[in-house]
Amino acid sequence: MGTWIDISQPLDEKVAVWPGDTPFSYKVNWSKEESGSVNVGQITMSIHTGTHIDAPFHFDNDGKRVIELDLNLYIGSARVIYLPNYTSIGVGEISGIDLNGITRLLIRTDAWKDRRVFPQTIPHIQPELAAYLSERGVRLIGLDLPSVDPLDSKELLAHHELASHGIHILEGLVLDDVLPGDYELIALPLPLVEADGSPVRAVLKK
Ligand SMILES: N[C@@H](CC(=O)c1ccccc1NC=O)C(=O)O
Ligand SMILES: [Zn+2]
Ligand SMILES: [Zn+2]
Repeated sequence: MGTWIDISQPLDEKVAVWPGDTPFSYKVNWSKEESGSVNVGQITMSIHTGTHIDAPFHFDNDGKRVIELDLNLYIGSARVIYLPNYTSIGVGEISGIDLNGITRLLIRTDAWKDRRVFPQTIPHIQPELAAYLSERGVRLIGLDLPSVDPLDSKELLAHHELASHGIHILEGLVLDDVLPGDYELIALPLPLVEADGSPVRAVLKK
């Protein structure tokens, strides 16, 4: 039966933000004292903060917006694999792993040690991995990292290759305590009509 475990980053002012991007803030904009009945909050954040999905519009002006994404990608069986200590992840790093029947692949790297600080470097996904994964039926890739590309990349080759092979992207997961194996995943985006991505509450159950 199992219980759901949270694999999402908490969102408060301590969450790491992409350098130069909008800081996270929550405030009570209309207090109970002022309104006479309720606290009414407001959040301000970049969509690419914490645990989130990318819509293709993030890196392609003609790409799909969040509302157009198939919800079924973000709910269902997922395999967690553990690939620590690599500088990049490509076919060579993954070839020993049986991906038969795997639709959602979550990669635990443990490379982002202090999640309150934006990392200097991360292991990136080699663009060639997209074709390999799509041939095996993978439709969603998730990582415990803020991007699938090198942090200084402007071309975002992995983002583009994954999208062109029909593989959707989930970033900023918290997999520190998750053992490799098969799970149920829920990581639903908000129904943001125009957005280039969405924060998600990502959860796993054995
Ligand atoms: N691709 C990254 C985000 C990203 O590249 C980014 C996010 C906020 C501000 C600037 C960014 N990239 C700038 O080169 C992501 O998907 O989260
Ligand atoms: Zn993103
Ligand atoms: Zn991304």
